[in-house]
Amino acid sequence: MTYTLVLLRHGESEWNAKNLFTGWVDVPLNDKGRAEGVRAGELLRDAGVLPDVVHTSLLRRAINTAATALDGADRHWIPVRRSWRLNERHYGALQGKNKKETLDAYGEEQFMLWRRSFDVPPPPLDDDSEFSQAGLPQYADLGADLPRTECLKDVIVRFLPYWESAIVPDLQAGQTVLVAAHGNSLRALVKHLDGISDEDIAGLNIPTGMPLVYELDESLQPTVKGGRYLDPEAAAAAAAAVANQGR
Ligand SMILES: O=C(O)[C@@H](CO)OP(=O)(O)O
Repeated sequence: MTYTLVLLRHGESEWNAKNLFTGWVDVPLNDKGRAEGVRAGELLRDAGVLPDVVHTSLLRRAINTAATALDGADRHWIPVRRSWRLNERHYGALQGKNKKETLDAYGEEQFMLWRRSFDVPPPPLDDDSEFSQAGLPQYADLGADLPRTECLKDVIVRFLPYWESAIVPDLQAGQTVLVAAHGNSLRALVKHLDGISDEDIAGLNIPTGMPLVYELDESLQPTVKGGRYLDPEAAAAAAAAVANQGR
């Protein structure tokens, strides 16, 4: 008995294309991102990997990628659950800043510490910033717990309770689960599933719009480490492009 889990990072957003740090800013997909959602649905359909339930973040780029992909796979009707715990890493004061300009201003070491270190968050974002989420109704329940910045370690801490309480029970009920989320929230999950060290996770990048399928055994260990991308060549090229952002 194995469980099937499909991870899908949203398609390209308007800010991915502009090379801006995004985090919790709720930017839309662009045309390429919408096309990536369509392609993801075709890949799922052609592989016969048909989700029974979808979990998404509260951000429209993940919500709309999931809807497009599921539409293409004729699974538009399945139950949906959403949680802020699947949101992208809050990028703090870097939200809205250009990645190349940040690299040029602060240098490679600081840039990579903020971008890919395990436990160094960027400076916090002021609540009066135009890129703040303070006061938004979708986060009202968080109260003072609303993040103002996060490192990957923080994302793991807020992601894992949702994994345990909402996603694992669906898997254990025998459902094929689609998780539509973000580069860094999915890095948190992959780190957990594959047992990747705090150092090595820096080298892992998740491409936009590429379904990644994990078969998990009864103790929720991947039968194949790293899972399998339904289009491995395209996924490898796209992951390399993510790694090179800012350059
Ligand atoms: O800007 C962001 O929110 C993320 C994902 O797009 O960027 P990065 O890959 O640099 O962590």
